Amino acid sequence: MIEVKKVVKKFGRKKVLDEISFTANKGEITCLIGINGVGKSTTLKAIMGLTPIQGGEILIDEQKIQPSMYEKITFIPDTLTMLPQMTVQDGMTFMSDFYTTWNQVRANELCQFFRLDPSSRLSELSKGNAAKANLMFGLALDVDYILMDEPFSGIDMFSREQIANVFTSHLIEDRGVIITTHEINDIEHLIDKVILLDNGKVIRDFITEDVRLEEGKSVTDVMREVYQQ
Ligand SMILES: Nc1ncnc2c1ncn2[C@@H]1O[C@H](COP(=O)(O)OP(=O)(O)OP(=O)(O)O)[C@@H](O)[C@H]1O
Repeated sequence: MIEVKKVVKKFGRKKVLDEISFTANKGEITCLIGINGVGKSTTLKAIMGLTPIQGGEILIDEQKIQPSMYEKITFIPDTLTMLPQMTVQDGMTFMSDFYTTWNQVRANELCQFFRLDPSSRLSELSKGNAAKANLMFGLALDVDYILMDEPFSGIDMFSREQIANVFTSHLIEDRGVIITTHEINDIEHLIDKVILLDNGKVIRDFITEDVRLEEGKSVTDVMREVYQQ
């Protein structure tokens, strides 16, 4: 389980995260939702230990983040970080040289799933295919937790659908996933847990199935209620 406990993050004097707390379980998809600039990416970076926090603590399976944890958790940023002149295949070779958790069989399956040609140059990929390649590089690692920053951002409807389909496939298995997004239309049916952020605080968190069964509401209904007050 990932436990974010009363985390405070400041940039200079600006408090971006103000005692936020939530948990994310293995085998579940947890979605951090909030408008631009609300602190979603910062939360993921804090979980990964990529940005220092000024208060609270973050535990992954009851342990603080440390270098050995990178065999357990991975962060997929919202853009490709590989050199643009590399091909998809070069990227996979790089990943396999660099990460002991790289799973080439899964990488090949993901390439097929996303219809990615390994000989394509990264700089020549369409936005949708670049997003898929980016996800492939992250999802092919054998880790328990995957953090994804805006995997659906700025790509066309068909690519969004294809990416959404990966979440219900065996390629995700029973791993714990945290996704950030500011719009959930395509993925509402996939999400197990929602964390709504505003002004650096968690303003509501809920299990999607519970609000559906107990209140007859969708995630969008709850978002409307919360953000349009
Ligand atoms: N390195 C930094 N230095 C100073 N301020 C920063 C830095 N990184 C982020 N911020 C500020 O922190 C706030 C939260 O940023 P963050 O990127 O976490 O938001 P977000 O919710 O992920 O937004 P988006 O949906 O646009 O990606 C913003 O006001 C941003 O300007």
